[in-house]
Amino acid sequence: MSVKGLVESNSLSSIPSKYVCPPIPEDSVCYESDIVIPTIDFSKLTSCDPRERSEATQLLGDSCRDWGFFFLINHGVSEAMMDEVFRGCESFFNLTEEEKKEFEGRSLMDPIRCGTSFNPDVEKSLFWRDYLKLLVHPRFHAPSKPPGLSEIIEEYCKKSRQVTEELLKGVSRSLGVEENYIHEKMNVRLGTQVFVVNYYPPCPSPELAKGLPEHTDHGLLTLLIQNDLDGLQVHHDGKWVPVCPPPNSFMINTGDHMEILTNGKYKSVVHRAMVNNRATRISVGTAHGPSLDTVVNPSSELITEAHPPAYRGITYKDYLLLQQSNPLHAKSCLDRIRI
Ligand SMILES: O=C(O)CCC(=O)C(=O)O
Ligand SMILES: [Fe+2]
Repeated sequence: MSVKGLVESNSLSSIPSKYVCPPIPEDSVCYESDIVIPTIDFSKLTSCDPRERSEATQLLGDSCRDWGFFFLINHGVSEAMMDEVFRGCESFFNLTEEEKKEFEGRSLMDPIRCGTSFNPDVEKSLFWRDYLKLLVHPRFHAPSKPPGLSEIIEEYCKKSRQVTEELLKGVSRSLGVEENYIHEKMNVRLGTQVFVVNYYPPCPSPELAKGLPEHTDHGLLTLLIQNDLDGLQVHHDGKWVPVCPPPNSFMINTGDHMEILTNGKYKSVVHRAMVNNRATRISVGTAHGPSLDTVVNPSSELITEAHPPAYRGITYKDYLLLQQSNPLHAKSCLDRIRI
């Protein structure tokens, strides 16, 4: 059953035991709220002024190296469009359970899948999260209901792809290689884009449950937005940092394939989603990766005697299957291909 269905069918005063996540002992001590997450100005990254552009590129590289996470402002995607995406996605989750069944999908690579938790077949405790996951590039897929949703998502995905393509040029420049380096090596033109909606209903015991456990994302970069409710935390310097994004910004994290490609220079950031007892939190992520058949290897430009290849090459598709068929936990998937 979906978490939404559970919340609506009961007047819950506590959560069912299968949603209780075992507490992690070292967890309680290391929250920090006064650390400043880097903010990158997209208009400077793409500016005609070489100095402005080079400063923004440097900051992008530093953020990928030191954080694997940053905010992006002045990116040109309007707040109105983001609001439309949230409204549209909310109306998808408001379809009846019967209507949503049509979009459950049967296998991990089905291009349209909705469900609950991450992978209930392999999880010890369930996460307080329902989701809709779509493969939106190179071929676009979206549910046929509710009317109009598919068009909104398609438009948004196109915009987020444009932003990502510029960011990847910036990342290439920050690595000291030609700006189309990642585009060419990762076949970005035919790249994989996955659109994910995370739907976290209000939870009566938010301290016991998790929306998503600590994990890293597959792919090169993930662009994330949320409906005004915070809940994301990123792991930085051994501490959990609560994320409070500036208005109309993207929250952006580096994924495992950025770490593999850069041979560990830019690390994928470990993050998790907490839940609250006030209102439904919705986050929408677009994960951008290489084409499914690309074998991702550490880039030869970043291999030296001091830094030999640290990961085995594996196709993006096989990596996706590996991640989706196992419990989501920290860097467990990346660890499987570490040399
Ligand atoms: O809901 C969030 O803030 C995080 C979502 C997330 O990490 C994911 O979809 O991979
Ligand atoms: Fe994530």
